[in-house]
Amino acid sequence: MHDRVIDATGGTPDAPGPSCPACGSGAPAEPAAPLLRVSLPSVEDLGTLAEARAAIDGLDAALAVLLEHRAAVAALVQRLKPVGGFAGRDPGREREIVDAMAEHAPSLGRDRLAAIMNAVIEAGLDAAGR
Ligand SMILES: C=C(O[C@@H]1C=C(C(=O)O)C=C[C@H]1O)C(=O)O
Repeated sequence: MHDRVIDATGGTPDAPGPSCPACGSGAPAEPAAPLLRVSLPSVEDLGTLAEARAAIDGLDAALAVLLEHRAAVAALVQRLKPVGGFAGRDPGREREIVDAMAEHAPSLGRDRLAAIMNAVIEAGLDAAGR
């Protein structure tokens, strides 16, 4: 397993990104918002089916937390926009989101990420409508 911290805001542990004030030196004792810590086991370190499935279970648990939190924030956006919900879908904004994510996940490729994010966005809009 690698001993490293990935800051998705673009920062480093020594120079945290703009929306990650609690990640580095000088951070307040208590983070301003909860932080999600996820173990990222190296694929080379996973030798058995059980180990690989346990790694997937850990990643999926983190994904579930992220997806739920993302849906809650997206629901807020629907209330703040002049036209929310499916009627207010914004393809340009969705393209920007996929483009930015593709930089973090180059091996997945933009088309796969676009399909994934289309499902994520539609699920969020559906949940917000309930
Ligand atoms: C959240 C918004 O509304 C919709 C949902 C999006 C999302 O879940 O990221 C993105 C664009 C819109 O289709 C937004 O306009 O930012």
